[in-house]
Amino acid sequence: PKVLQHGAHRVGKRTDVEMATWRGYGMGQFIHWGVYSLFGGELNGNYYNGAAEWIRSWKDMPNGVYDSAYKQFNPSSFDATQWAKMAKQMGVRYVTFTTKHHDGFCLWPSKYTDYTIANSPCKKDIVKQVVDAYTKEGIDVYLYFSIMDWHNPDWRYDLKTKEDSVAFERFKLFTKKQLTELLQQYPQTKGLWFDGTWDNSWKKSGAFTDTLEQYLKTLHPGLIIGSRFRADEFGNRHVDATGVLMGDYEQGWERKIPKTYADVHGNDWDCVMTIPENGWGYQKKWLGHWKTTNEILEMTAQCVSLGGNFVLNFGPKPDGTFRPEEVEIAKEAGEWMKINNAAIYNCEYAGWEKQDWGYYTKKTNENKVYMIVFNVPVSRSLKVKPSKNTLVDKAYLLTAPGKTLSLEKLDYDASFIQLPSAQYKQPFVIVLETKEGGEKSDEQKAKT
Ligand SMILES: C[C@@H]1N[C@@H](C(=O)NCc2ccccc2)[C@H](O)[C@@H]1O
Repeated sequence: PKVLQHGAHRVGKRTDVEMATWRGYGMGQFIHWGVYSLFGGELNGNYYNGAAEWIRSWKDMPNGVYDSAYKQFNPSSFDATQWAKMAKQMGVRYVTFTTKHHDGFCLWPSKYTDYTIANSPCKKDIVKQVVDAYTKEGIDVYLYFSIMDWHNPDWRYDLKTKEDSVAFERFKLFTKKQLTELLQQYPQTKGLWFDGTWDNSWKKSGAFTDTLEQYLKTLHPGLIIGSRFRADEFGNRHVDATGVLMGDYEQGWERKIPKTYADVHGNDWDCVMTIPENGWGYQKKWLGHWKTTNEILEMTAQCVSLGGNFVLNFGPKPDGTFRPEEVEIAKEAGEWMKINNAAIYNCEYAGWEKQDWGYYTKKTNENKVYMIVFNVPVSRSLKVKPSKNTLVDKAYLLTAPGKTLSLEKLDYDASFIQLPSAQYKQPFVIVLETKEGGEKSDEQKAKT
C-alpha cells in the first residue's frame, strides 16, 4: 500500500522520560468548569437529561439565554489553592482542566475572542490560577481544549460548500492561535487533552491536524497529546489507515474501562470517568447511581493493572466550590491512597493470570508484584499463579512487611496464600517479591 502522508509518525509507545512519567501516574483528576456550571443541568425547573455541560444544545434552551449567561459567571468562592490541596490529598498525580469546552467560553483571557473570562464579572485568569496552584502542589497539569466551538460563527460540522471551507480556514487559524496562546501563557502545561473532534469538518482536515500537532510539539517539546486529536488523510481517527495509533496514548476510554489487556493493543492509555453515571459539568441533581469510593478505587486498580491511568472527574459549582459528595470521595480515596499508593504509582501490567480476588500490578523496573484485593473468598485462600519463569520469593501485607505470609503450593505453577482470619472491610494490598525461575516462557526458551 502507498505510504500515508498524514498517518501516525511513530509505531509503539513513546520512550522518552516525559511519557514514562505520564505512564506511571496511576490516578488523575479531570475538572470540568465553565458557564454550563451556572445551569447545573436545570432550566426553569426542568432537568436536561443529557450531560450538563451540553445544556446549550438543549432544545428548551432559548438562543441567547446561554450565550449571555457568562455575564453572571462570578465564582465568589473560587480558590485554586484549595482545589490543588484537595487533589493532593486525594493522591492524584495529574489534572486535566477545561480551558474551553464545546460552548466556546474561554477560562483564560484569550486575545482571539471576546467570549472569555476577561469579559465576565470574574475577570481572573482561571487557567493561570489552576496551572500555578496545581504545579505548586507537585501535580502535573494538562489542558483540555474542545476543537468544536459552538460560539464561533466559523465553526462547521461539515464542509459542503465553498463558503464552509472559507469559514473553516478562518476557524483552523483561530484554533492554532488559541493553542499557541495556551502553550505560551502556561508553559508548565505537560500536555493537551483534545475533545470535540468527531465531526466531518475535522475528519476532512487530516493534513492540517498533522501539521498542527507537529507545530505544537515543536513549540513545546515533550508535549503529550492523545489519539482523539488527529485524523489521517482518509478521515480515520485514533488509528490510521495502516492500523497504527495516531497520538501518544489511546484516548477513547471515556466512561468505559478495557476488559482485558488485549483491548489496549499495547498502547499507553487512560480512562476518564464521571462520578455520576454521566455528566461532566456541575449538576444540581445527580440522577441515578453515583460511584462509591470503593468502586472508584476498584476502577483505579483495574486501569493500572491493565497498564493505564484512571482519571476521575469533578464538576465544581458556579461559586467555585465542590459538591459534598465529591469532597468526601476525594478524602476517602486519599486515605486509601496514602497507605496503598505503592501498588498504584509507577506500576504496570504484570501479565499474570487474573484471579477473582482482585488485580495485579507490577512495579516498573522492580521484581515486585502487588495484589490489590477487593474480594476475599470465604476460604480466605487467595490463588496466585505467577507468569512463566517467575517465582514468588516472599509475600507480605503492604501494611505488615515484617510478617511473611505462607504460600501453600497447589501444583507446579500456582499457590494459595492463606489470609489470617480478620474482618476485611477495605481493599488491601499484598506484596509479592519475585525472582526468576520455574518453567521458562516460550520467548525465554527461544533465547537460549
Ligand atoms: C470528556 C467528555 N467528552 C465530552 C463529550 O462530548 N463526549 C461525548 C463523546 C463520548 C465518547 C466519544 C466521543 C464523544 C464531554 O462533554 C466531556 O467533556
